[in-house]
Amino acid sequence: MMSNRTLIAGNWKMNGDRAALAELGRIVAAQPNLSARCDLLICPPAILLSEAVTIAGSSVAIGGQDCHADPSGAHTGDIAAEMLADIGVTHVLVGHSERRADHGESDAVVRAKALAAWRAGLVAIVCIGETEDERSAGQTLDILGRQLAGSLPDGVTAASTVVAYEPVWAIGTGKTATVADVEEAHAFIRTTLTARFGAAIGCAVRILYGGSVKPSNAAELLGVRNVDGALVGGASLKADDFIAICQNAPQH
Ligand SMILES: O=C(CO)COP(=O)(O)O
Repeated sequence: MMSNRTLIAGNWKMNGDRAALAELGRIVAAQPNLSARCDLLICPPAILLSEAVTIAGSSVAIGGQDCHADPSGAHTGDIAAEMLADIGVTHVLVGHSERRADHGESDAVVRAKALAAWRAGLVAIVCIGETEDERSAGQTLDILGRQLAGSLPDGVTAASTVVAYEPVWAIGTGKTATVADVEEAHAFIRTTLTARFGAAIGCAVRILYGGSVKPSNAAELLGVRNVDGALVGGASLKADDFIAICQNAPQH
């Protein structure tokens, strides 16, 4: 089977100020040496997106961390996918576990946001993952199946959609899933995508792993079957760490 091109995505979450954009500048400078290995994406806080797009040019893609489902309207504090596209943003995370937990986003809301991303011409990075309690109860694959069914709209293509598997208990905890856990979850996601969208699309949609990815574990995690890249939180805040993760992407 042909492997998909690796995508290494950084999610800065609610971290970083204008000075932190210097880290993005360093990633941009390193990109020519990384382009044989992977595509690069950085998702800074919304307030930095415009400047980030300018700094990134065509070498690093810039993504939002969330969008509203509607194209405009009375939604104080929210940002439409169209607004992201308008300033040159090309990707958006939807359904991150922190959005699901902090803002009560259901699968139906996440699905509406993915549709909004497509409507605006953005790539939707749809995030799923089980909690520690769900894993302990042996419900991991049930939860992933339910999230995939509810969060992914019909009409997924490899160009429009990326799936990110982020076990909630591995986010920001330093705990990473074992290779066997990651392999099992990614194989399940692949099978689910293939069953619903057909083999060609199901195999071509990139599936990222996220949860305490760092330079020291990147090679192992990125080497797992059906792992097409990483969604990196804490380690994406420092250019050196992010670049080191990219250097561990397998060269296909
Ligand atoms: O949630 C994540 C990325 O979206 C992962 O965060 P950490 O890499 O900090 O665990």
